[in-house]
Amino acid sequence: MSQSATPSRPTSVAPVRRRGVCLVISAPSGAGKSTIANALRASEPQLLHSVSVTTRQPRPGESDGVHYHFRSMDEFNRMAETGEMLEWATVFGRGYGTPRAPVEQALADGRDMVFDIDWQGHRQIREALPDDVISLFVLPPSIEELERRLNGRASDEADEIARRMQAARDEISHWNEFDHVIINSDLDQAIAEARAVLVAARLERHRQVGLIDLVASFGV
Ligand SMILES: Nc1ncnc2c1ncn2[C@@H]1O[C@H](COP(=O)(O)OP(=O)(O)OP(=O)(O)O)[C@@H](O)[C@H]1O
Ligand SMILES: Nc1nc2c(ncn2[C@@H]2O[C@H](COP(=O)(O)O)[C@@H](O)[C@H]2O)c(=O)[nH]1
Repeated sequence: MSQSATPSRPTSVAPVRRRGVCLVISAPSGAGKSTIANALRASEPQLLHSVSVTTRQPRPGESDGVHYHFRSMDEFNRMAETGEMLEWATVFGRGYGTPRAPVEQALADGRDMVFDIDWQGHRQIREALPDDVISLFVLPPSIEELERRLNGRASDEADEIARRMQAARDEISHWNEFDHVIINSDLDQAIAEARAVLVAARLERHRQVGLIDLVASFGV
């Protein structure tokens, strides 16, 4: 029998399913990460948003289960102890965390998810899901502009804005732990750059899956 008679692909090899990509966006409060994340989701309704748990009070216009899962400190601690959160941290004196189950479901279904979390959460998620995370840090154009945006958003009292400005330099000091860094000066450009990061991560995922499928077809 000639060697070329070997079938090119064993029929028993099922194509590898592409897992979802986790896009983690972090920034000092007010730099614009929620605005960028919302714009990405508005243009791609199939993109999932990780709805965090928080012990802070809802702002006007925020609803439970949509913007956050608003929970008591006792409930938050229970979730942390039972492993229901993939990561959690104290931010500005309050508890914030990522529910584990929706992330695992999204990844298994091949759905991409955006996370709007701080640097502590990024570290933990990267450790938990090293092959699934692509991360983006958003810098404001200046510290003065950051304060202007926090004041302009008019969602927090003056003492809360002061607390967030106080923490901004600490958050920014972690900028080089991220895969990509963008400056949110012009919003449209920042959104386009964030989209490019997500597209590149997806292409890499497709390439890996394609390679795994191709190698499997060689019977290796
Ligand atoms: N490029 C930009 N130019 C001017 N204003 C902007 C820009 N990007 C965002 N903003 C505005 O800055 C304010 C803060 O943005 P946003 O709420 O998205 O910040 P954030 O980083 O998600 O903050 P937090 O961590 O507190 O949730 C909002 O009022 C938003 O409209
Ligand atoms: N580690 C985590 N940090 C989170 C999470 N959800 C939000 N955040 C961070 O909290 C601050 C404040 O948010 P705000 O809605 O009160 O303005 C923000 O900068 C986020 O980075 C989370 O699940 N885990």
